[in-house]
Amino acid sequence: MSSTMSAPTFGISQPISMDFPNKKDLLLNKSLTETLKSFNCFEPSEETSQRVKVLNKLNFLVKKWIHLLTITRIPMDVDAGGKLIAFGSYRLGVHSSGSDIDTLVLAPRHVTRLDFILENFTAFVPIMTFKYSGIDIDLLFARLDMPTVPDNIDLSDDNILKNLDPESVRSLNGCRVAEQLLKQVPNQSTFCETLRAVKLWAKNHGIYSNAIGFFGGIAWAILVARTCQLYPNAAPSKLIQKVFFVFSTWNWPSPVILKHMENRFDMQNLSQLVWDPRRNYADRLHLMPIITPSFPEQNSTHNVSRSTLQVIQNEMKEAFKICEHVQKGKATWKDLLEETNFFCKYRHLIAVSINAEKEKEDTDFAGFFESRIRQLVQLLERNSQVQIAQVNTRKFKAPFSPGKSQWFIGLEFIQAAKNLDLTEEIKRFKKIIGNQAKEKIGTVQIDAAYVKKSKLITYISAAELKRGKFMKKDTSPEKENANRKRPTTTQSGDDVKKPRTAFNSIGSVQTTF
Ligand SMILES: Nc1ncnc2c1ncn2[C@@H]1O[C@H](COP(=O)(O)OP(=O)(O)OP(=O)(O)O)[C@@H](O)[C@H]1O
Ligand SMILES: [Mg+2]
Repeated sequence: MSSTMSAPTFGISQPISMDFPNKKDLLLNKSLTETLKSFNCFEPSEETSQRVKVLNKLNFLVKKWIHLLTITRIPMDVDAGGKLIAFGSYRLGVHSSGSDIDTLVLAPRHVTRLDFILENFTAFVPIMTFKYSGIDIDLLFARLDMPTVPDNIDLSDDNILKNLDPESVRSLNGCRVAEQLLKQVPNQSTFCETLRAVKLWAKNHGIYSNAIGFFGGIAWAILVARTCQLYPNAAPSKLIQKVFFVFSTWNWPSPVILKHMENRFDMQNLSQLVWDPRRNYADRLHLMPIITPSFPEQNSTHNVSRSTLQVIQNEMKEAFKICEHVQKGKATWKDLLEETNFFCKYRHLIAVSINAEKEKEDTDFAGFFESRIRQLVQLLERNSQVQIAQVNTRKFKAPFSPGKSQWFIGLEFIQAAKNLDLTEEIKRFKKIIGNQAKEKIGTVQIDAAYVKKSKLITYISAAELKRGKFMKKDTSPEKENANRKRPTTTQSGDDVKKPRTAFNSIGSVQTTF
């Protein structure tokens, strides 16, 4: 007890354990690193040096661009500086091969967003995406209220946000969050390695996507960072298990917070953006709040729904069990991290497709739709007979129609489900999205159809159908029997009791919408 009493504070509480890794932890850690390598989690060194080169070059171009604008606008000979900085997973050191780099241009007062847009008139959205020497770049812009932007600028100082336009505040936020995250963790390298493993696991289990209502990169990073604070000396092999332990038993919707929030009475307009369920009604509805660590602190998971909450929790519980087996030598890290099969979990599915009536090359139909498909999930969830509606985060190209993208939603019904008819929900979704599409990207055709599992093969290839490991309830043989008796809220569809009536009702009466 006395050691806990004297323990330092990391984040908003004292740690749970200050234990250092033992021999077994270190051995398991070695095998974890090997397994991550086998999944190509680390990019080849040539790609890393290419990224560094590209960032240096772009930084040079930004400075040059700002310099050219400065000499036309300011009569005196000033070095207005300016710079390009990276944030997101690249800044955290957890990007993998082929992933893009999130970057931000920091410009002095006399260079405006309009300059930025005009120089790059293809960009009608705040984020500009392009490929430079083979590297995908997302570029944001922030105009600071300073005459010059020095190279050693401290972005973690909140005062930097004063007098900025809201877009610049938002753009700066990503960088400020990354800086704070790295400051809040007791050991950056264990944080990075654990986060790499957790991201790989989440992607391979179909629960990595902010747009679809799961967690995105930043939310997973905060969960891992909080775990690192609670177990400051633990090795990644231990931390990964603790991530699943802490957050599968977390008392949601209690928020996950990395540091105390401070009031900024001098920045009222920005203080209003701070996540605060006492003040903002919308914040009270958040089911799994994971709060960013820099002012204005915001929830990074506002898209989470009843279904995604259940799916994430189930996945974490399963992952925790597998980690326990790994500790006991009964399972391997590969068992934890490998890709799982989505379709084995559900007997009832809806196929949703979007097809552009006219091919427009520069329109991101898939991106448009991806950020809206959770609206269908929300509509389905309002039906009290639907227990889970899970979107497969993988989208598919329709085999004979290249302009067509399709998504699948797995459905699980409550046990007593009867005469289920989802026609209304689907109709409303098609109407809402059709109208939004008309406004934003042009006319599209949206189709949604109930698909029997046996008919999936007419939608996607056999290879896709079989892709990934078919999930069992538990990896230990002794648990297999016990699992058969468990009720319907589990992951595998095969031994779940089927609501026959619902199945027949949708399957035979209402097959297309
Ligand atoms: N929902 C969100 N809430 C708050 N900040 C966000 C959110 N989504 C993105 N951001 C900010 O933008 C940054 C880049 O977002 P992105 O989705 O690329 O995540 P990432 O951490 O780079 O992971 P990935 O490896 O998937 O690219 C995040 O690190 C975060 O700072
Ligand atoms: Mg990113």
